[in-house]
This record gives sequence, C-alpha cells and structure tokens, in this order.
Amino acid sequence: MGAVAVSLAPALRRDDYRLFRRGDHRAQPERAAVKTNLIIAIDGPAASGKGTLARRLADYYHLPHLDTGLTYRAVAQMMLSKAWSLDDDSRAIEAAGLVDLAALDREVLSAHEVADAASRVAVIPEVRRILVEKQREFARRDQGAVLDGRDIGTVVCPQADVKLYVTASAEVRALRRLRDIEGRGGHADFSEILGDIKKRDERDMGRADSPLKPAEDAHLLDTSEMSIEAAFRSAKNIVDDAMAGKTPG
Ligand SMILES: Nc1ncnc2c1ncn2[C@@H]1O[C@H](COP(=O)(O)OP(=O)(O)OP(=O)(O)O)[C@@H](O)[C@H]1O
Ligand SMILES: Nc1ccn([C@@H]2O[C@H](COP(=O)(O)O)[C@@H](O)[C@H]2O)c(=O)n1
Repeated sequence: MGAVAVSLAPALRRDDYRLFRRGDHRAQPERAAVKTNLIIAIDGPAASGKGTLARRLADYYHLPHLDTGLTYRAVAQMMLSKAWSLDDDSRAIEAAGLVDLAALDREVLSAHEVADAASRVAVIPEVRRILVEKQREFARRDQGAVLDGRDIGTVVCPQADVKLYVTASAEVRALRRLRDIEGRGGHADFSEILGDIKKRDERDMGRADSPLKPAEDAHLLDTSEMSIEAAFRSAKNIVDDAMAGKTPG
C-alpha cells in the first residue's frame, strides 16, 4: 500500500482531502467520500512523543492542532507567576477561566516546574471542566482537528474518528527529554528526569477525574523502538485505514 497515498496526500489541500484505499494505484485518489471534519485524538504519558506525532499528522492532513497540555500548563504558569498556592482550588479555577487558546506560548510554558505544577492543577475537576469546554470548542471547527493530551479519546472527543495512544518506556522517555534539554544547551540528570516522569505518570494515571488511560477503541503505538519517522508512518497508516473503513460502498 502506501506508495500512492504517501506521494499524493501531502500535495492535497485539507479541503480537497479524499479517502484512499489500500492497493489503489491510480494517479488520483478516490472521490467517493469527502471528509471535512476529521478528528484525530492522541493521548499518552509525558514525553511519549504524542506532541511530535500530533504536529506531523496535523501538517500532513492540513488540520489545526491543539496541544491540550499547554492549557493545563497555562493555568499552572499563571498560578506560579502570581505566587498563588497550587493547593488553592479557587485560584486555579479563576486561572482556568482566563486561559486563551490563541495566546498559548510553548516556549514560556515548557519549563520543567510548570509541567509538574500543571499535573497538580489538572486533578481539580472544575479546572478540567473549564479547559475541556475550551478544547471541545477547538475540536468543533468544521475542518476537523488533531488534539493531543491525556483524556482526548476518553473525555474531550470520545467521538473522534481515530484515537491513538502513544507510549514508550519510562527510560526511553526520560532519555528523549534529557536529549531535548541538552539540545537546548541545558544540563539535567537522567535519574532525576526519570523520577519526575514516573511521578507525573502516577499522578496523571491515578487521579479520580479523567485519568490517563487508553480509550477502549484507541490504537496503541509503542514508540520505544521507533524513530519519529517510523512512528509517523505507523500513525498515518492507522488514520488512512480508519478513513478507508468509512468509505461508502
Ligand atoms: N519516536 C521517537 N523517537 C525518538 N525521539 C522522539 C520520538 N518521538 C518524539 N521524540 C522526541 O522526544 C521528545 C518528547 O517528544 P514530545 O514533546 O513530542 O512528547 P510529548 O508526549 O508531547 O511530551 P509532553 O507530554 O511532555 O508534552 C522530543 O524531543 C521529541 O523530538
Ligand atoms: N488533556 C490533558 C493534557 C495535559 N494534562 C495535564 O497537564 C500536564 C502537562 O501536560 P503536557 O502534555 O504538556 O506534559 C500533564 O502531566 C497532565 O497532568 C491533562 O491532565 N490532560
């Protein structure tokens, strides 16, 4: 399969996206069905590569992308910058109400302490309710969307066309994070990063409201031994197969 879809799809505008069928070697993709509201939900633990994959898929299918982790990070960052206690639920709820999806700054929000604080405010049900509503609004766009996070397939977009659960061993994720930091000229300790990743996994998987877990109909993608390119190819095949399954006739 693949050759036709791989070579033609990147040249298509999102609005022109047509479904491909396995083994279709004609020069043009099928025109039987047009999908204008494709929703791809990607979940997984910290540093599993879900954001990287989400951005690649969004680019490939010409879809807008939302990294929902940034919304929780924005709440945390606001709390930290105002020196509000992370245990103050009403302040966190106030901060959640102020989150503007159009103003999320990945650079500012990428700090390590923000990630940890984000996972703390993410346990507050009212914070989640407010942010989930904003995330759903993003997903309601006519052209569809790719969203990545922890509860996209289970809570935010249970109706998503394709759900991926991206994972990798904690050690591999810690190593990727370490390389990330070193690549930006920073220094970090592998065992500290590993400890932080495990702590965050525990908090995200163990919370009562919307814990991180694969949706029942999610496709599991363990990228521990996959390159970014291989992970993208696997994910793209899953999406194309899911789309082909929806082709009428
Ligand atoms: N399959 C892969 N092989 C090697 N490195 C990868 C792979 N996927 C992602 N990476 C790298 O791992 C790091 C973490 O990836 P990414 O930021 O996409 O993870 P994430 O799951 O979105 O993390 P977070 O939950 O913290 O936002 C990045 O440096 C990215 O380039
Ligand atoms: N849908 C989501 C997304 C994120 N969180 C929480 O935010 C933390 C930071 O997320 P990153 O993806 O940027 O690492 C994360 O550890 C979760 O606690 C969430 O609960 N739901």
